[in-house]
Amino acid sequence: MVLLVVMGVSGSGKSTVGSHLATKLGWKFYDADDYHPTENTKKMAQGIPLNDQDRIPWLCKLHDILMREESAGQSVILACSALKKMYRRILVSGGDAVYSKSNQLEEQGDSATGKVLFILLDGSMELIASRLEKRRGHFMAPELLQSQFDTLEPPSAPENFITVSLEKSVSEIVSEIEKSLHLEKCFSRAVSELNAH
Ligand SMILES: Nc1ncnc2c1ncn2[C@@H]1O[C@H](COP(=O)(O)OP(=O)(O)OP(=O)(O)O)[C@@H](O)[C@H]1O
Ligand SMILES: O=C(O)[C@H](O)[C@@H](O)[C@H](O)[C@H](O)CO
Repeated sequence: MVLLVVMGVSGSGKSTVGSHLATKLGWKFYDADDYHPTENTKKMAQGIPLNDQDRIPWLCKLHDILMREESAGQSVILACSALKKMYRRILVSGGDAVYSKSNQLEEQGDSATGKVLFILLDGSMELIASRLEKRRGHFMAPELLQSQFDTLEPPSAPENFITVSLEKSVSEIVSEIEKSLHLEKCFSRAVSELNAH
């Protein structure tokens, strides 16, 4: 069972890549956009960036979804911006992570830390802006892209993550993620076998 979070700034391709990957793997897909309260979508549509107070209840709801799927033994893919380290800790460990020191959960070896794999879709603001210009019918104001990059804290050790360039086709990105998942699975199996002896 795997819990994947496809993360990145607005327009990086989280919904597109996440849904294609879920279809290819036959896993459930959740789009975090569907769980923003109206107040959040209204703010973003007006070009007002969200703040921690706007995002924390939303992230707690998404954590509950991940834990529900984990309890059901169901692999799942969540498309979610997850811009800050604190936000990713909330997705992994729930609301208590708001009050934990920066690496406390990782230092304690929080059991859920290893269960969630973050996949950062990484690329230039120019390319993402060009894609947002072409996107139609989405509530997110394209002018918010700068604030997204200003807020982004890219994942780093000891977080469980991989980085994939968004400057490829959707199918190439999906294939690259599948290969990484396969390698991760082989590695985990090898470690379990070593530990068993
Ligand atoms: N690899 C890609 N190549 C070309 N176009 C892409 C790629 N990935 C996404 N797109 C296009 O870029 C736009 C943004 O993609 P998408 O809506 O999936 O991003 P997002 O990160 O989910 O954005 P938001 O967080 O605002 O919902 C869409 O029009 C999508 O069709
Ligand atoms: O954390 C945030 O600021 C939001 O989640 C954005 O990153 C998303 O792109 C928004 O949901 C639009 O889809």
